[in-house]
Amino acid sequence: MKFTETALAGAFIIDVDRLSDERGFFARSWCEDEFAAHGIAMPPQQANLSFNPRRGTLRGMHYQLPPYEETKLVRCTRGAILDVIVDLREESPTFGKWIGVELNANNYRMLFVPGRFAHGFLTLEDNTDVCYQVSAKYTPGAERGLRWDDPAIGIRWPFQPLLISAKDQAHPDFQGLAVPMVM
Ligand SMILES: Cc1cn([C@H]2C[C@H](O)[C@@H](COP(=O)(O)OP(=O)(O)O[C@H]3O[C@@H](C)C(=O)[C@@H](O)[C@H]3O)O2)c(=O)[nH]c1=O
Repeated sequence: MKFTETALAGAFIIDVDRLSDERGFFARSWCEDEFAAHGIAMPPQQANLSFNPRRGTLRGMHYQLPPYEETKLVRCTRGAILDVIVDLREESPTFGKWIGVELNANNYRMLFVPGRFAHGFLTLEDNTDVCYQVSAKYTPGAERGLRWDDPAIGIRWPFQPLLISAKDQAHPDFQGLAVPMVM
């Protein structure tokens, strides 16, 4: 796998190495040793599948508070998404900054999301499937959200989302709220 660290330290774009033959290709999409070599310890606790029939569906921006913070390894197996993360680590020089990466069924690209980052995505096509591994168990009491259009963060979505859950529309303003390492 090829790991490219993004402008947000600890967040990686990961491209698979294709071993091709007449049948197609084989590629690893996760490997404990290769991830460890990039300082990523990510024992998956859960794997999630998100089906989105409509282009313009936005889910996010989600995170869990310590000690239930989650790292995520995200990919899109059908259709396409703009996957977006926001650095909420209080000690980070890029605190409050965001990046967006297109993940689609053709590029086989993955995004590794560190803990204490808010995460969300916008579907760019109808019938989009997103698959992601998560390092911690879903803990509803520790769940938090950041509003997708919070001006303090200023995420530049490529177009106006068409479908967002009531829960995601009701997330509070960011208000400079950092997530500490330990709560
Ligand atoms: C995330 C999650 C939800 N649920 C339930 C709660 C609810 O009834 C239903 C839908 O939940 P949500 O509306 O939170 O689903 P969704 O908006 O798709 O939430 C996901 O969004 C993306 C962007 C992420 O980063 C994920 O970590 C997760 O937060 O599924 C679980 O049972 N386990 C889980 O791990």
